[in-house]
Amino acid sequence: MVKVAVLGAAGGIGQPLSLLLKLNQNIETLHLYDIVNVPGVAADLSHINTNSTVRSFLGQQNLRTALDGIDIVIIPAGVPRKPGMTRDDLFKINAGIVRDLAAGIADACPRAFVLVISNPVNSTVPIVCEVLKQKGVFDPRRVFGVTTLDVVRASRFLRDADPSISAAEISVPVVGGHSGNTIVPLLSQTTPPLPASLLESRLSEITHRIQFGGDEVVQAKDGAGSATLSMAYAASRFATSLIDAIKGGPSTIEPTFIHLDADPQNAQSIRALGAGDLAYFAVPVQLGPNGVESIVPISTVSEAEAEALVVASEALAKNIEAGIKFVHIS
Ligand SMILES: NC(=O)C1=CN([C@@H]2O[C@H](COP(=O)(O)OP(=O)(O)OC[C@H]3O[C@@H](n4cnc5c(N)ncnc54)[C@H](O)[C@@H]3O)[C@@H](O)[C@H]2O)C=CC1
Ligand SMILES: O=C([O-])CC(=O)C(=O)O
Repeated sequence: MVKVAVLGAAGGIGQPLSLLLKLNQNIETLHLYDIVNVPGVAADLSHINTNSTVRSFLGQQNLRTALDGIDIVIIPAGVPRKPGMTRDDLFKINAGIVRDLAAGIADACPRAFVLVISNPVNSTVPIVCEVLKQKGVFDPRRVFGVTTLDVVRASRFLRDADPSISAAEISVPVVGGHSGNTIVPLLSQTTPPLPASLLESRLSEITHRIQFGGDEVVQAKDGAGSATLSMAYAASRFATSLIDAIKGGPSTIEPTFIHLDADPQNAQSIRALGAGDLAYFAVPVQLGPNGVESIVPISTVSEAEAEALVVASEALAKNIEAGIKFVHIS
């Protein structure tokens, strides 16, 4: 049984995510933290007849108790995009929010697994890691940028393109980062493999849709935020896989944005394909009781994917540097 805290639990993602976590029978305690509205969210969820206990923590003065004894911290705290914005435009506000939450984690539950949802993930994950490093508690196997929504979208969009594909069964490694052209879906490497006809005719269109899927939701919501429900589903899926792995059970392979020191040996394959000397990259990961058990090596990609990896890496280098710098100058 595990204890989970959601930081930003009263928000658009936080609420449906907390609902899905309340349904997870392997969670015994659910701590909901926010700077607004969280007592109501917790009271509401606490009436659902699963065995977990739900507690609310309102305001910064309660962050420490919210995190005491916690095994898994999930962070959807921060502002979402409006039309016309990039994820990088969120850095100004979200970088400081995530930095302060990471400091709280380092003090209260330094061995917790940390799942970062707040954007821009390409920078917020380095921010969390740098704070944990400064406090001497960083373990690269335990910090994850949640990129599961890219994987979820990839499988769903493939079904939109070809109804013979099962969205629930096809597995697509999506690597790189979590924004625009840093998102690199390796459609040549799906399990099961895609029909050759689809690969030939619609590859670049589907790739583009996966890379910019977030924009579809931002535009449709028209100023009222970005993906929340599909994101809650994706984060719950990742958290469930991690919980299964912590318990020592079989767990699925999940792509996630991590520090590549989590498994330097297997990181070599992705470095050779285009990640170069980047410290962080989204890679398929086998989860285990300590978090990242191993990075699943990628042996080949198509020519177009190799080019996309180079483009992604150039953009990622800047995002990662921005995150690291922020911690050291602030
Ligand atoms: N990783 C991914 O794939 C995705 C990431 N996101 C990101 O998730 C973040 C949250 O999105 P939404 O839930 O839609 O936003 P929202 O505005 O609906 O909710 C954010 C919540 O964070 C809370 N918050 C703000 N500052 C806080 C602090 N210092 N401590 C604790 N809580 C704080 C707010 O009070 C609010 O309840 C955004 O940055 C968004 O870009 C969104 C979708 C997908
Ligand atoms: O697009 C956004 O800003 C939110 C997000 O990360 C996504 O939906 O993938």
